[in-house]
Amino acid sequence: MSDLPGVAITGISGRMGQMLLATLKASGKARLVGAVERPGHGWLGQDLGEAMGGPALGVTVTDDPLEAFAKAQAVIDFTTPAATLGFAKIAAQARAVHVIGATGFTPEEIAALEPAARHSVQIRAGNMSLGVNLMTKLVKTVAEVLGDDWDIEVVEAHHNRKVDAPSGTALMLGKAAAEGRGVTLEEHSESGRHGITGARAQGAIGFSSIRGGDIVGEHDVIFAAPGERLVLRHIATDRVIFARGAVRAALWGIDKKPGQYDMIDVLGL
Ligand SMILES: NC(=O)C1=CN([C@@H]2O[C@H](COP(=O)(O)OP(=O)(O)OC[C@H]3O[C@@H](n4cnc5c(N)ncnc54)[C@H](OP(=O)(O)O)[C@@H]3O)[C@@H](O)[C@H]2O)C=CC1
Ligand SMILES: O=C(O)C1=N[C@H](C(=O)O)C[C@H](O)C1
Repeated sequence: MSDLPGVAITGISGRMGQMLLATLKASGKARLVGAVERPGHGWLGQDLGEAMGGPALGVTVTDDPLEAFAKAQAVIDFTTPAATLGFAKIAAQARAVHVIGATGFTPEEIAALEPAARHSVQIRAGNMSLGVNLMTKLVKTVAEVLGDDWDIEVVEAHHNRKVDAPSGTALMLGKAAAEGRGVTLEEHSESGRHGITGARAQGAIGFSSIRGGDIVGEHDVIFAAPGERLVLRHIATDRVIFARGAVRAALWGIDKKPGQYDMIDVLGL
């Protein structure tokens, strides 16, 4: 029996679930002890490896998160906001670190996560990559330096299966820009322009979303002023960057006090 920390993964059959499984194994720093899928999923009750068409892994896919989380020191969860709200309570019950990668939360859903974090370490970020988290620091600094005669536009592109917009990353970047300017994103965000919109409001932080093909994730923050533009860009070409961040967060969280954290905390940026 290995003494590596035990990790459970929710949404195990999903794009990120599968990437997390491979990344966890490659890390050699933790072992899979639980695999969760939604009720009715075809893999339930099967050994995970066999369900995937390969050799047995010794972990049975379950729709009972408590059964999976009770064996784990950390849970990595890239599912949906609705599923994550339920998992947060169960991770708190199991006293397991809860790494939350899902995006598309409403402000009310984000507030509803907080009670669980009184009993568990909760680490949530709309993007777990080093590059994007560093970019949020750069965006904040640039927005601080430039006045609001520099228009800020966040442009993001993702694959055609993505269900939320603007992306979680775009919102992180917009929030960083708003913080740099000393304003709130809620009061200055502008998205979904169509038709006779009128001129752009001074100080607005605009969002545009592109969806197509297999784009992993691309984000530009454009600072535009008369006569010049400054563009900060991140391009993800492989989902492994998100999975590596999530595994790092899970291990980082194990000896931390209950509370809410993000990837800036994990990466020490
Ligand atoms: N923070 C970050 O760095 C990143 C965040 N993301 C976010 O992660 C989320 C998932 O992305 P992705 O992997 O591409 O999406 P997928 O749709 O490929 O995967 C989601 C998985 O969760 C499963 N699921 C849904 N509801 C439940 C439930 N109640 N219990 C257990 N499993 C459930 C789905 O099952 P089924 O398909 O059968 O419904 C599916 O297997 C998105 O919100 C995305 O924006 C993605 C990449 C990076
Ligand atoms: O759904 C995705 O794929 C991604 N989602 C995250 C987001 O909403 O920003 C992170 C990454 O860009 C991929």
